[in-house]
Amino acid sequence: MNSVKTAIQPLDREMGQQVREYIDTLTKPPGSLGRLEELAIQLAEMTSEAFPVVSPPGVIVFAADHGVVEEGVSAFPQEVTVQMVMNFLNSGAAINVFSRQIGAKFEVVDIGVAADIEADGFVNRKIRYGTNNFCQQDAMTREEAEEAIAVGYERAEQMIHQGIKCLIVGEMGIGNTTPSSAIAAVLSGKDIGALVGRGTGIATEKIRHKQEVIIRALKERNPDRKDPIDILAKIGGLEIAGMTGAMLSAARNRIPILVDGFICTIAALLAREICETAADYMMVGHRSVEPGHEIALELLGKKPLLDLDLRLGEGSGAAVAFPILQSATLMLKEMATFASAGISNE
Ligand SMILES: Cc1cc2ncn([C@H]3O[C@H](COP(=O)(O)O)[C@@H](O)[C@H]3O)c2cc1C
Ligand SMILES: O=C(O)c1cccnc1
Repeated sequence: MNSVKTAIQPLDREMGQQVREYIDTLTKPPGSLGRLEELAIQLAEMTSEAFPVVSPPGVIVFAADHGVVEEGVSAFPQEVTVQMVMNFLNSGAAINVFSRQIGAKFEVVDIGVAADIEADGFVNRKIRYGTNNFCQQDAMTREEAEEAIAVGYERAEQMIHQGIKCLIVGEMGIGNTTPSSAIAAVLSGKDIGALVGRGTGIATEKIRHKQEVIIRALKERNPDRKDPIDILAKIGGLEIAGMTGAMLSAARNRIPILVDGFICTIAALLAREICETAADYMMVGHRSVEPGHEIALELLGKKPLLDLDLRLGEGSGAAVAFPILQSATLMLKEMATFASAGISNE
């Protein structure tokens, strides 16, 4: 982990400045393409390319289960996790549709599903059959949390070697808004009441119960705010750790990361806890309905590209936002300059 820390380079501000000046020579009033201009500059700073590209993107979905579901914190039963993995493999999930739409390389990783998966076409890196119920004991050991980060790191390395130019990570894990809310509470110090949402759609009276489960777990587990591995081991999830590792790999390789919703943003915050510079390589695709997302976004200090009332996860919101990054790069590459088009600019 320490080698990752030192290997993540700061942004190339000089390239950013060069691209900023170039954008002002394009045939439009200065600043008129708003955040597309900012995105183009950020992508140039991340990649050190005057004309950055983001295609093809890569989508990695990490799937795992959560012992805490036995407390009744989700609207859906645990077996939906493995059933959705089958759906991913049959290309029927939302993230399959949007990945196809954007021409993404796509991969599903079993990093901790609570059942054996009888199928081909997925990456089997199961660390254990779901986490423990963290109301009763630590979700996993420190070693397992570190292994999950390493699995995520390795999967992203693999995709990056295959040539992806932008990383999207997604998750599938019934119950995972509960550990995500617990982690958000630890990292932000905010009240549970402000953080907990409906997840898959629990009823209002169940939200109160979900809050109580998290309050109880935080009291029992008492994770160390300053130690992201301790947080993951005590109240985390295997897919959350996998996403964290994948984002660290992308940052190390100077590959832009398009962050998805609430759960993904929690993984992003943990990546930043491990290495602060990692966050320089992140942009956020959308604002999720889940109330904790707003708090997580504030902590990360990033403004989402879209606000479409999504509350799905899987990487879906990031995939939907991806064409905006493409627009930013094409603006740079294909627009005429005042000089080349012979247009007066004074
Ligand atoms: C069919 C189905 C597909 C999903 N795809 C993502 N999630 C999302 O919902 C779950 C989190 O919500 P909670 O904490 O309330 O269980 C995660 O699996 C997340 O990826 C899904 C949920 C369902 C039911
Ligand atoms: O924003 C998310 O990532 C999210 C919200 C609700 C359920 N699953 C995921």
